[in-house]
Amino acid sequence: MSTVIKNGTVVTADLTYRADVKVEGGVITEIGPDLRGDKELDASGCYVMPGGIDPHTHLEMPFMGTYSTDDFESGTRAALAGGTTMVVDFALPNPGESLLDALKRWDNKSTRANCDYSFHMAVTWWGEQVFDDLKTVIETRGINTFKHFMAYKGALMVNDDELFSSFKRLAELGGTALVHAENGDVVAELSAKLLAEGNVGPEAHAYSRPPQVEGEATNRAIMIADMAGVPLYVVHTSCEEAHEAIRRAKMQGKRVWGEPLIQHLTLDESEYFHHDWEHAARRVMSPPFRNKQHQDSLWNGLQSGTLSVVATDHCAFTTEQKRHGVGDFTKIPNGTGGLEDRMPMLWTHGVNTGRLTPNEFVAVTSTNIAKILNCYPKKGAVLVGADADLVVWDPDKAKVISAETQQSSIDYNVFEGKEVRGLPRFTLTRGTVAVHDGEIQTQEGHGKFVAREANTHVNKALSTWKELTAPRPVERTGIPPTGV
Ligand SMILES: NC(=O)NCCC(=O)O
Ligand SMILES: [Zn+2]
Ligand SMILES: [Zn+2]
Repeated sequence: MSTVIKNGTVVTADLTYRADVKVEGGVITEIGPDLRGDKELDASGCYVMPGGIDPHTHLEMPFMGTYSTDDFESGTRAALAGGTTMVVDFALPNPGESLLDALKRWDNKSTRANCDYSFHMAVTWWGEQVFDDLKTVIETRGINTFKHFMAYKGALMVNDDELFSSFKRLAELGGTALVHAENGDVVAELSAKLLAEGNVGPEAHAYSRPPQVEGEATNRAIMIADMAGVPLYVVHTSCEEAHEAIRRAKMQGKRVWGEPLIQHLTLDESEYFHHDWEHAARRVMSPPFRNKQHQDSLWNGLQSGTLSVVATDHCAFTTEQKRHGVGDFTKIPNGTGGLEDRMPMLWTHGVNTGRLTPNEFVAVTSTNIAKILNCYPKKGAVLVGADADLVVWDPDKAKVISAETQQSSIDYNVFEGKEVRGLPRFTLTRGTVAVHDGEIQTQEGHGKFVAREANTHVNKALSTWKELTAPRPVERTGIPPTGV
């Protein structure tokens, strides 16, 4: 059965044009004028864009003594409701656990996904097993991106020697290194001092993670990645100090990307000073929300291209879970939601304000990350042969964000009360309509794993350059005989 999206304007990362889009067997089969199909979807007044890709989610993640509440079912339902058609979640090995055993747990959880998904893995410890597993995972499991936590001391954090070992291994296998860049040693010490001084509320979470801890770690990761010869993707870039390090690296020709979150772009640190403890605790995440100057820096980065992708880091905990941290801010589970709101919030605060063009919106919500992850043009494109992961975007459709009407399973929304203009009329996942004018028609288990091969062009370019510029002994004449 074929479906035709009629009367819309196709918007991709580089083109805007009027055309109908025909879909059959889950892929785009034709793009052009006056197409006919068994079923027709009216896109009058709408943009037909690649569905969003959120490269940073934590669904049903074991963390800080609990599990994040949105799982692959509710999380991907929320994603589709907001125009996102693919998520990339982090499979986390426990200390000492093999990567392959950790992956089995994520394979089991993800069978409930409503939209397509892929995995990054985290390197949470280092040893011969991880050295060997990386090869197996990259060569046989379709995963080429590996996150390293430079924070969460005593839990997920890895040290510089582990970082360097892992980065070197990824460089030779054609992987990409990801970092959560905060100096975990400094955060631990600042946290202990704040607690000892009686600073126990959620605002102390922000005090314990100033921009310097992020700027320092981002710069350190960039330098270590450069020495290892691996491409680097910095997740949840939240401040000017980190952006500055990324900007400088890019100007020097290093292969580095930065990923701001929609939360950091649109919410600020005043949330932590709210008189209501629950309001503030619900917004505790790492890095914390920053001030307006940092927000401006992130927007400037998206406009100039020094920052590449907007994600959510969707890691949703209920108010009840947040209450674990009453009397000790270090026990508040770190994380916020955003999957349903990323695209409407970015359109409202980016496109409607003139900070981004619709094409730039597509680039930072979908196409750029599809290229970085090496799944373009299967994803992130409106091209014949590409997966029909599409959003028919109505720029005039508006709503007020509310936990009452959201898909996420938690009991609040950090964007509560914000008005958005720009919402999906239809969201299609591999050609199947999952959302029609706010009505949810998702199918649990419809989502498929997206395998991503290693050794992209970026890795090849980097290793070619590294090889050309590697240290070599100087060929000399006139060397005196030894022992003289
Ligand atoms: N970001 C956050 O606070 N929670 C999720 C885990 C992580 O990405 O650090
Ligand atoms: Zn992180
Ligand atoms: Zn995260």
